[in-house]
Amino acid sequence: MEQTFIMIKPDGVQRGLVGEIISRFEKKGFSLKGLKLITVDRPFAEKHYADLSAKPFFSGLVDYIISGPVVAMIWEGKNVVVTGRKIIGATNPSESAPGTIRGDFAVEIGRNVIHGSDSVESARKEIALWFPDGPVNWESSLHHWVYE
Ligand SMILES: Nc1ncnc2c1ncn2[C@@H]1O[C@H](COP(=O)(O)OP(=O)(O)OP(=O)(O)O)[C@@H](O)[C@H]1O
Repeated sequence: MEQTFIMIKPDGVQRGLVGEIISRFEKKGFSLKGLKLITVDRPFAEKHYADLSAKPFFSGLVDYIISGPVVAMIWEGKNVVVTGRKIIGATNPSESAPGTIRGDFAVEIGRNVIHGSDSVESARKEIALWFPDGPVNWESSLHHWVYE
């Protein structure tokens, strides 16, 4: 089954949004396969955002990500990468629809609360980076009530 990497950024942790965000993914029917609260250092954050290293906001983005603990998660489910991005909402909160996490809880692009992998390939790379020991292997007993 498809997996994605979701990270609650330092502002999401500081603002007490961890439970709310986890709840939205759980209620949708996705399964939590990895979870840790972790503060990352600059080289690690630079590696995670390596694709954006040429962007003018890169160093500010890295400062933001290392400014406090983040909640790193693996979520699993059918189409979880694309659906996870829909649950999160557009990158710029001024364009994120109400009902999405960023639409409901964020105002500025540089404080947009949460990250989600943008493709199955990025998810694979990000899960390998953040969870070198891989996901936790379990299946929800609700599986048959979510999938036909
Ligand atoms: N113009 C900008 N100014 C400041 N920060 C930005 C800007 N554009 C993007 N960012 C930050 O960089 C992150 C990564 O940008 P990207 O274009 O990959 O968007 P995304 O894929 O929606 O976000 P994420 O990778 O965090 O899920 C954004 O979530 C945001 O925090």
